[in-house]
Amino acid sequence: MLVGDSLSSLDEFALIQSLNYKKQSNNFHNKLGVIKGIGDDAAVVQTRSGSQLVMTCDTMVETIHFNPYTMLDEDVGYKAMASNLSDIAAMGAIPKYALISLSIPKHYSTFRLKKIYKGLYECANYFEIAVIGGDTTKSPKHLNISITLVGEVESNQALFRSNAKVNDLVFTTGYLGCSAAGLDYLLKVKQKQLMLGQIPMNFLPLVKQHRRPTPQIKAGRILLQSRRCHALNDVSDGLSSEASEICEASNVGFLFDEVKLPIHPQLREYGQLIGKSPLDWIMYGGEDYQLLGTVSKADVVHIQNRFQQEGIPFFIVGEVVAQKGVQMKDAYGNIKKIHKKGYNHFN
Ligand SMILES: Nc1ncnc2c1ncn2[C@@H]1O[C@H](COP(=O)(O)OP(=O)(O)O)[C@@H](O)[C@H]1O
Ligand SMILES: Cc1ncc(C[n+]2csc(CCOP(=O)(O)OP(=O)(O)O)c2C)c(N)n1
Ligand SMILES: [Mg+2]
Ligand SMILES: [Mg+2]
Ligand SMILES: [Mg+2]
Repeated sequence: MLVGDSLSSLDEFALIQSLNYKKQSNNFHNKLGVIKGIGDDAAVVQTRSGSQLVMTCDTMVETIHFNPYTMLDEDVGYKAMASNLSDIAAMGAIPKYALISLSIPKHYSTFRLKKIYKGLYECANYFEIAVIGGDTTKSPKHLNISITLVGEVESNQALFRSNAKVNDLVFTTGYLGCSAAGLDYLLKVKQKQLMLGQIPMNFLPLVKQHRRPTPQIKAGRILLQSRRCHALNDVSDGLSSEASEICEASNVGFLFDEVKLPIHPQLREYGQLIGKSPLDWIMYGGEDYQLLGTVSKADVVHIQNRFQQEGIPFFIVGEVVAQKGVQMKDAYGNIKKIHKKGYNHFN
């Protein structure tokens, strides 16, 4: 990076890399028991007990992650917690403790902040997370909420992005694209603090997926306990981006099968209504917080059965191939390259 480079010329992931690359030695990290550092959904470190700690943080910034047209105050707190939980789920770990950092602009009332915290605790209590601290400051203009989550995982069992193997099957734990379509709807309606009761029934699943995504903690645990999942990631930036991350970390490629990608009926209907392909939202939308992973063909039936027993969806959507990058096979068998495009903070 050159002095004076503007942020808009940089990719978010290249920026993280350039700020941190070669700043600390491997020996130093090894001494401190770092099992996984920068580059996965969460970091994993060794403790003296038999288990390992898993740590992650994610931030929500007003205007970037939410605004008065897209979210109710309660939803902001809920989603801040849920999006962090999702990164713990993507490691197959058990979330435990949370620290909340809040930066508040002058115009926010305590009434609104209490609503944000109501949603936050709703999510924390459901998933049995202890809120144990945080930090509070004022902010010049917009609300900023950042959560650090700490969890626990059985030693050396955490699921990384880096272990996908050629010939594995690629799966997701639910529908994708709904959150982005819900966001599109809310931004078009453009009504401040729109209540669920004011939203037509057929758009409700899309809006709910945007405002209150369910972190896939249970799915992550099933996958870890099966000991048969090779690679795992959560879908915050869109399927294309998250698939590329697994491919890059594992040095493999993905071949998605378009006819196998599940399309939520309401996503299809909304796409038809506004003349947009559901595939765009699925590949490039983001914020679905489903899990995307790989498992060997021999083990897939076992895992499918476990998901069925727990009533959690499990969709096989493609396979891992030797050719690098992400590709899509359409209904006619034509294969095209999918570019790593999705939500990126700086371009
Ligand atoms: N400012 C930063 N300094 C150091 N590491 C960072 C920074 N921002 C992100 N990371 C790390 O980079 C990796 C990718 O981050 P991110 O894309 O936000 O992951 P995710 O989409 O799973 O939340 C993670 O391992 C994260 O901990
Ligand atoms: C008002 C508004 N505009 C756009 C978006 C879309 N959006 C914002 S951030 C984001 C990606 C996920 O957030 P990020 O901070 O990248 O989380 P991470 O990948 O670190 O989990 C998306 C799709 C939104 N949620 N709200
Ligand atoms: Mg993630
Ligand atoms: Mg993140
Ligand atoms: Mg992101």
